[in-house]
Amino acid sequence: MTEVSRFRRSVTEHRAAVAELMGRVAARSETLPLRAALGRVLAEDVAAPIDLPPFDNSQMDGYAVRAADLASSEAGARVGLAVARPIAAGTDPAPLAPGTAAPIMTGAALPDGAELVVPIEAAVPETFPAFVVDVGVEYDAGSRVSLPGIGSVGASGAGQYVRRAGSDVGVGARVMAAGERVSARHVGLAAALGLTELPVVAPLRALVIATGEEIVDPGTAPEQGLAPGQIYESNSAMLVAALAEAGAEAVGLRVTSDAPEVFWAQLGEAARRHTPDLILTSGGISAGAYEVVKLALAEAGVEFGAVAMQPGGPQGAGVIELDGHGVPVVAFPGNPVSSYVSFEMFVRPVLAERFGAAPRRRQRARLKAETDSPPGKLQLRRARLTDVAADPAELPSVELLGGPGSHLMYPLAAANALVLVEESTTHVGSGAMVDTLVIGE
Ligand SMILES: Nc1nc2c(c(=O)[nH]1)N[C@H]1C(S)=C(S)[C@@H](COP(=O)(O)OP(=O)(O)OC[C@H]3O[C@@H](n4cnc5c(N)ncnc54)[C@H](O)[C@@H]3O)O[C@H]1N2
Ligand code: MOO
Repeated sequence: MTEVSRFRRSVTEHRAAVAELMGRVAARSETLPLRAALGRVLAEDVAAPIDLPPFDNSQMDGYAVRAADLASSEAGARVGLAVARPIAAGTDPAPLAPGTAAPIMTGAALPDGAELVVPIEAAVPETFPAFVVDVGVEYDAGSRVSLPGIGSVGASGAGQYVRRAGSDVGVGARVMAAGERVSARHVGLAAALGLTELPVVAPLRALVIATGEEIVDPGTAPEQGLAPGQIYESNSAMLVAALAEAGAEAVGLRVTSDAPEVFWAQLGEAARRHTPDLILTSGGISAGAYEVVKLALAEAGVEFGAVAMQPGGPQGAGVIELDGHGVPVVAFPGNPVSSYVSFEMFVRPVLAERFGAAPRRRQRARLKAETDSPPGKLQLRRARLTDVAADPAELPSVELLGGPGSHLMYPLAAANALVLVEESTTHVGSGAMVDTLVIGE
């Protein structure tokens, strides 16, 4: 049997090793309809295919006029103009004849020749003629309106209440950058530009393998329940969900035997079906007699060892050849909390860095009660951050949930943070400031 290599690494070193392995996975992009792109990360910059606004248009309901027609008056004087045919939003207006004022609605295209808009409130009369507002009333060429001259209150000059073509975004301008997360606001801008789809980072595909002959799938033989010595399989459900929360596509596989040849056969079949970019395993890597993951994968070049972290000490990582492709494998310990925190510490950071997951936030907080921590290991304790106090300068406080045991799942589910106690720290006093990783609401 091949000698199993045994590394000893810090959390930072193992995270770097996992990131390097995953560096071989090319990030792909896909083009999705706007609604489906919501929440995803842009794979490329997006350029404006048109000007926004696409044409000069009115910002007010009022009259479109030529500046020269309002400029000839003395300062403060009003000017009388003939009322032209009205311009509704969505129509292509005829040029504006000199000496006329065209009733124009907000968003309607400015006619050629018009240089400013006078809002209806500044006109006399202060309402549009009947042929503008009442359906079926004929245009009256004799209708006139009095408007304020330029320089007086109500008319400042050319450009007033005109929204110029391209004044928001010019055609060809970069409007969204690769790496931005698509929000409702991005969807709004894309739609305004006439785009129907956006290029986003494609999800990483992962295969999650649960091992151990003691585990049975929930829902299996529900009438008999668990036989003595059995437990329900929870790691693959949890890790598939953790991957999904991080935007990856994952499928679970339960390897049903502790025999390495069965492990390889079931892994090979699942890998052909799902062509994973990444394989995560749980269990079977510590010092016991039936460590199937270690037995099978060490032969294939995956390295196993210890990371200075609790829970999650035993770890493995490497690349295996599957149908001529090198596929990264990250092997987590079987204890459920160990598996979960391993995902948060080693895989989620790479998913955030390269595959569109939202990055986790670190938060300093005041520890509510004292605790001890093993020397030489980064300890991760399940905890709840309380709401920030009314005073915004005040930091949140954090309460530990349950003990450090890696089988304690209830406090993991109830937690919204992991308290990180440094390797060099063996005791943290009540009220001390600690680092936390925010993992939930
Ligand atoms: N002599 C030593 N024993 C152990 C060591 C050690 O250093 N020396 N390390 C301990 C630590 S720390 C951990 S963590 C575990 C890791 O063990 P494995 O990765 O080999 O995991 P298993 O033995 O297969 O399982 C551990 C535990 O978790 C349960 N489990 C496993 N898979 C699942 C699953 N899919 N769903 C739910 N629960 C699962 C399993 O029943 C065990 O209780 O080793 C320690 N031992
Ligand atoms: O490292 Mo194990 O993960 O403590 O239980």
